[in-house]
Amino acid sequence: MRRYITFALAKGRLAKHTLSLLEQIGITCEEMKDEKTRKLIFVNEELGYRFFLSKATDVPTYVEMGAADIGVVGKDTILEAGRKLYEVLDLNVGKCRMCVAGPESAREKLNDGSLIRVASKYPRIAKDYFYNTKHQTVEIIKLNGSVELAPIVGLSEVIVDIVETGSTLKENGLQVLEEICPLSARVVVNEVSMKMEHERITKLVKDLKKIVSANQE
Ligand SMILES: Nc1ncnc2c1ncn2[C@@H]1O[C@H](COP(=O)(O)OP(=O)(O)OP(=O)(O)O)[C@@H](O)[C@H]1O
Ligand SMILES: O=P(O)(O)OC[C@H]1O[C@H](OP(=O)(O)OP(=O)(O)O)[C@H](O)[C@@H]1O
Repeated sequence: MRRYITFALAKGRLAKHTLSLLEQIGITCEEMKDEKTRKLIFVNEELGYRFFLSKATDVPTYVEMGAADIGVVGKDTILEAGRKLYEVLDLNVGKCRMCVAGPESAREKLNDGSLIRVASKYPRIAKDYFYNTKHQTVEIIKLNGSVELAPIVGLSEVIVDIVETGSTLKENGLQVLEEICPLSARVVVNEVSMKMEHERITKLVKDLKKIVSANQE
């Protein structure tokens, strides 16, 4: 019996982009597009694929542990998870930037050696940036969302967060102070699956790569 290739896809912002890219290479799952469904896992018997949509932050876990062979998730989530995965393709969708942001008044403190507080949903990325790139000691405060509030209410001097259009920062009187890295959705593969299902997975990645290049033209 042929083994299913299992996909862990991030729900939320990336789901539509991901399903559309998969559809463009002939991998469809009609049932999954039904926004009202409460079903969590979907099978395409004909193609030998299984799909599930999980919380974005759980995708690296499913893939590293082998519960899924392939995952699609943002680079931010991959960096924050710190899991052992093969990152095989940049899908060039869900593009945004990881930035240090805050009020203009925090700019000086960022570079004058003050011990600043940094609030973030991404403590690992924040720590790596300040400690390993900037060689600066900071206090990191983990938050779970609406991070822009932190400097406004005095919880921190700056934040490390995702910036896409910049509207959230602007509407809250904050700005980008430093850019950490560009972000986009990536395809990740379980290390064992890459060996066991090499042919099917490389073919799929190759097909996706062609679509990504064509979409860029
Ligand atoms: N404006 C944006 N804000 C946040 N993420 C964005 C944005 N634009 C693109 N992305 C990408 O989309 C991914 C998924 O974002 P989404 O908001 O759906 O998930 P999440 O923030 O992990 O979930 P939750 O809001 O439930 O914590 C992010 O990890 C990031 O790579
Ligand atoms: O630059 P923009 O286009 O304004 O997008 C960036 C904002 O969107 C994300 O928040 P999200 O909507 O995921 O809410 P959360 O912070 O509560 O998770 C992110 O954390 C920023 O706040």
